[in-house]
Formats: sequence, C-alpha cells, structure tokens
Amino acid sequence: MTASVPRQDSQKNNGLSAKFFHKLASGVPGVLFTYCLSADGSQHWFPYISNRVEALFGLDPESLRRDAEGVFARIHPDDLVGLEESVAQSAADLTPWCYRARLKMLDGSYQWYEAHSRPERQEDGSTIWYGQYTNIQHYKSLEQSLRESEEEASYQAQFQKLMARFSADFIHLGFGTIDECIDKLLAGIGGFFEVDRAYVYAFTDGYTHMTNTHEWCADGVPSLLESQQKVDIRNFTWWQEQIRHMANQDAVVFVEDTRALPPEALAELGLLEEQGVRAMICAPILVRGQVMGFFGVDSVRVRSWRADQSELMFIVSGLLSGALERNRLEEDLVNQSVRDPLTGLYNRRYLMPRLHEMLAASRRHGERFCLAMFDIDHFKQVNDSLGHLAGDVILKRFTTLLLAHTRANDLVSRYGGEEFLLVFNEVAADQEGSVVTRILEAVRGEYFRFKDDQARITVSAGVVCLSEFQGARVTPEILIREADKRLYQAKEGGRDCLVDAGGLSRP
Ligand SMILES: Nc1nc2c(ncn2[C@@H]2O[C@H](COP(=O)(O)OP(=O)(O)OP(=O)(O)O)[C@@H](O)[C@H]2O)c(=O)[nH]1
Repeated sequence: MTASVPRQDSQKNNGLSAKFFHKLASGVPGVLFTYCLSADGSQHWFPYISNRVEALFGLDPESLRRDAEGVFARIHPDDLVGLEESVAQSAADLTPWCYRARLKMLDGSYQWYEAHSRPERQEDGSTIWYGQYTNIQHYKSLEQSLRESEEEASYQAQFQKLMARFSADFIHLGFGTIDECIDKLLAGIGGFFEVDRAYVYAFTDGYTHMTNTHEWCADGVPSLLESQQKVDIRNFTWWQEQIRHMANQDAVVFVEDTRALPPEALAELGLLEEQGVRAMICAPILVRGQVMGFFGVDSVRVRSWRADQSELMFIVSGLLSGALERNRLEEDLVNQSVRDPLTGLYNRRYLMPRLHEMLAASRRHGERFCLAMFDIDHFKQVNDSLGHLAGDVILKRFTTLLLAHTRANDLVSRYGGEEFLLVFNEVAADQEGSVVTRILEAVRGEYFRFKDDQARITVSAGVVCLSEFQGARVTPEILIREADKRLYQAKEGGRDCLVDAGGLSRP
C-alpha cells in the first residue's frame, strides 16, 4: 500500500445526494468513509471520507481520496501490522471489517478508534468498504480504570489473605517458634511486595546499636545478616532523627531513591551504597509502647512505592509488634517460673528436667558430663554478723564468679539457699577438678564488699562425673545424692576444698 495514483471522485455524478450526504456525515460523531483497496493490494484510497478527518487529524480529505496513506501514517505502530492483516483478511473472505486501533490526534496524543465496515468486491477485482470509525477513548479509559481497580481489589484481597494467614500463625505460635514464624512472614511479604530484601532489626537501649535479627532475600540478592550485627548507629544523624520520628509520630521511613537523601545522611548513604540498597521503607516495631526495632524492605533499584505502601508496612509491623510483645510476656513468665529471683540463675524446677534430658542424650550419644555442688562455708555466720542483706549481696557476687569461671553452655543453677549446682561437660581425664578448683580459688581471693563492710568467704564442693558409673543406669537423683555426699565430706574435711572420685583436694 505504498504507491498512490490520482483518482476521479466517484460521487461526481451525484451532486445533490452528495451535498445531502455531507450534511448528514457532518452530524455524526465519527468519520464516515468508503475505502478502496486495489486487487493486487498495492494501492488504496478513500473514494469518500467525511470532512471531520480534517478537524480531528488535520488530514486533507481531497488528498485521501487519491491516497489513503495519510490515515495509515496516523496509526499507532503497535496496531498497524494487525490492522493491515485484518484488512487483507476481510478483502479475502469479504467478512465485515471491524477493528480497534490508536490514531495520532492533532495534539500528538493517541486515542482509540473503532472502525466498522462492510466490504464489496468490484468488477476490476478491487474491494471497497463502506463504514465509519468512531472515537472510543472514553470506553477504553473506563475499561482501563476498571481493570486497574479490579487489579487493586485483588492486590488488597491478596494482602488481606496473607495477613490473615500470618496472624493465625502468630496466634497459634508454639513456644520457641517465633523466629521460624517471622522468617516465614518476611518471605511471604518480601515476595508479595516484590522487594529484594525484607528484614527485622532490633535496637539496643538508647538506640546506640542495631542488629539484624531476621532476614529474607530474593533469589540472587546477597544476605546482610552477618555484617549487620551490633551496627554502631551513634554517628548516623539522619537515621537517629528517623528513629525519633518512628517513636514520636508513628512514622515510617520512606525512601524511593537513596541518592536523593539529605546531606546529613552522608554516613547512612555510605552504608546503603555498600549494601547496594537504592530504595527502602522501614516501619517501627513497638513493644510496650517503645520502639524496639523496625521492619523494613529494600530494593536494589530505585523504586516508586505504592501510595498506600506505608499503611501496608504498618499492618505488617503491627503484626510483628503484637507477636513479639506476646512472646516476650510468655518468655518472662517462663523465666519467672524457672529462675531464682535473687541471682537470676535457673532454679531446681528447671534443672531437674534438663538433667533428665542430658542423661537421655548421654545414653544415646555417649556424651559425658560432671556435676559439682557448691556450698558457701559458714554462711550462717556471715548472715548473723553482717546481716541478711549482706548475705544476699554475697550470694549475687558468688553467682557472678560462678558464671565468669564457667562456659556459656555449662548449666549453673541455685539448688537451695546457699547451695549451687554446676553441670559442665566432662573435661580430659583427671581434669574434672580444674573447673571447680578455679572457682574455689577465685572465691578465696575475693573481697566481698557490702557498704563499709567487707568479708572473705570460702566454698566447699562435691564433684561427681558420669564416667564413674561405667554404663550403670544413672538418674539425676543418684548424681545429686553423690555430689551432696561428697560436699558433706568436704565440709567434714575442713571446708574450702573439694571432694571428687579421687578424694579430697584443697587447691
Ligand atoms: N542472706 C541469705 N541467706 C540465706 C539465703 N538462703 C539461705 N540462707 C542462709 O544460709 C545459711 C545456711 O546455713 P547452714 O545451712 O547452717 O550452713 P552454714 O552456716 O553455711 O555452714 P556450713 O554449710 O556447714 O559451712 C542459713 O543461715 C540461711 O538462712 C538467702 O537467700 N539469703
């Protein structure tokens, strides 16, 4: 359809009716036309096209009567091939030609038009269509906004569904499963928001440091969890300001392009650049009214967040806040029931089931451990001479010494009044005493201060190890009874000493 040939006006002989027809055509909203395509498809023209084509597209009807190319040049490039194919098809089988395409208007914008026409074959083999095309932009816009609102409704519905699922997970949270639940939530939300990272951070008191506690990363996005432990944020001026906003105004931190951050965020920008973060949103996590941390999402590209993204972030951070608050309450309750309030050490209620578990594990895997029972010597005298409060201070100080001379995975508990029980992994043969010896020596060298008074105390210990029982079935009660018996022997032996399988020794 490239060549053009001058044509005679086929309606030349019909002056009167043509005049009438022009009037009629100028009254209808669309463009009326007859369109002719030569038999070989090489030439096309509009024998008639109503004058509105000039007002709408600035095209001269006269020249279109010779060559239709002017109209075709106005068709949106994405619609042109399909339109030409549909014309060829209609010419081949003489089915009505109906098509929707975008046309370039006088102001340069594209608007949707819909054409309806019927073809007729001419004697010379050419095809002529009689029809009209009308502007359907209004319907298209309506259709588009309908589609968008449907998509929006389905987005909202999916988000609600996701939240409902995670709320149920958090409500039925089993003890010790909160981390797993948070990880699942981050994965679900990260995927839904189509972000590169979703995470939870915890602040230290006074907002001096922050630690990444949970993280989800999209495929191929590197994890930051390990590098984001105890990050010193004291020099992050801008970030400190954001924390204040989160705390006071319940605000979210909303960043669509990190490079547009204000100049005072220079240090923060350095860190974000290092991490490859270009956009982020963070919402506060509040526990008991305090900002304890934040929930955030990152994008490695600049991002235009949804207008309601802040609200959605708040819904997620609210869910996290509730779950963390409840979890903390439960942990407090459990702690209160298994910890001694004076020293903070585990009590007997915690110790006994743990010992059962350790013995069962030892039967399965052959792990050995030892048990040392300590008792402060002449503690009654300390109480009597310095007072009960001074006695308490000594018990607390002795606890600190015990913890300082044991390892994190040793089990330290307050067994009774001034009796403490230490369970520690069996060390090399003949070395069992060394852990206990160190503690006895540390206590002996310590000045216990209370107001203006100071006291020196000693402790005695009875030590028993699992290996002594050579495979015989052992219970926690048997072990404790044996340790207690040896402790008594240590007291009998003059105190400030320990008794183990090898007998009494005084370090
Ligand atoms: N201050 C204080 N004293 C406690 C606490 N629990 C137990 N005691 C005291 O610890 C003392 C233990 O005394 P005894 O069992 O007679 O033994 P002891 O004086 O330490 O003598 P030996 O064990 O034989 O060296 C008692 O006076 C208890 O009242 C506590 O929580 N605080």
